[in-house]
Amino acid sequence: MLRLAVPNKGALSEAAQNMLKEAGYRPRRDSKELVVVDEANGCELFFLRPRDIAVYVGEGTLDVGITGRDMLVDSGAPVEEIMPLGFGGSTFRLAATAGAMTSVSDLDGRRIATSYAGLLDKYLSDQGVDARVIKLDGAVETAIRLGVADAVADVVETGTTLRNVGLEVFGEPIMRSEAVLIKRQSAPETASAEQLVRRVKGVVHARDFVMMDYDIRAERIEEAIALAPGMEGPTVSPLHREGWVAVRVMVPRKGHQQMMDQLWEIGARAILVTAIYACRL
Ligand SMILES: Nc1ncnc2c1ncn2[C@@H]1O[C@H](COP(=O)(O)OP(=O)(O)OP(=O)(O)O)[C@@H](O)[C@H]1O
Ligand SMILES: O=P(O)(O)OC[C@H]1O[C@H](OP(=O)(O)OP(=O)(O)O)[C@H](O)[C@@H]1O
Ligand SMILES: [Mg+2]
Repeated sequence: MLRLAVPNKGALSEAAQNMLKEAGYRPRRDSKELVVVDEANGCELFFLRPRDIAVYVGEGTLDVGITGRDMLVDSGAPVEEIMPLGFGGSTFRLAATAGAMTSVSDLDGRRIATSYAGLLDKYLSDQGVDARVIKLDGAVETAIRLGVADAVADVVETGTTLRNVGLEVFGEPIMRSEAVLIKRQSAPETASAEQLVRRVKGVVHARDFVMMDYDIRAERIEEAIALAPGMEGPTVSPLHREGWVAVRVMVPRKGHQQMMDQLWEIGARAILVTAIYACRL
């Protein structure tokens, strides 16, 4: 049985469960269910804290897991990214009281609160900055106000949490993170893990692409294909109407409206866009 780790709480939990459900895996009935045996797919799903997932996968007790890239790096566990999943996007950044600090070098000799000590230590040593790291469990933004730290290093998405306590980011982002599928470094490939990866890729592609159908005069087809080349080239079928063809092609969801405009400009008509429910490319 394939053993899969899924975040049981927090920012990634719901989106990760939705993705696995779309990929055909059995969802859990309620949030208290910590292990789900999915007989039909030869898979066991373990619901764990995202921070612990890299540790389990690194130890080899679980085969594959979903966690944040920042947590993967922070753990220092011997795991590697199989693929990004397109949700849970955030940056990991330094922040301090508005106007107090402008660059990383301002941190020399100061205290920085974070729940990502592994990630921050590595960054500080790469930057050659000698600062004291104060490890906290969460809500680190409050540490400055309470006099425990001079700066914080934390996850920033919208920036609302920082603004609410009068903090401002400074320096370049330490890293860009999103949810990722992980496995143990140099773990042998297994058929069941490969099947999971194919299914999850199918969900990511179905979200990232749309299906576009249009009709166009046969002599403009090369121009149209140059605009929308598709995965392995579009399907071109003859139309009953003399001199016209029907074209079907997968295009990125992002920018599909501009692509419709461009196709219209070169004479395409009856341009239809439909969502892809599932795919295996
Ligand atoms: N507001 C957010 N937007 C996007 N991603 C986020 C956000 N907060 C956290 N994350 C990401 O989600 C992952 C897990 O973080 P999460 O906050 O869920 O765990 P935690 O801090 O250990 O748990 P909790 O916040 O429930 O105590 C991390 O990779 C993090 O980058
Ligand atoms: O930029 P924002 O959109 O405000 O999001 C970032 C906040 O979200 C997370 O907090 P979480 O709710 O996970 O609490 P925690 O700090 O206790 O982990 C993170 O730690 C930041 O505090
Ligand atoms: Mg959190």
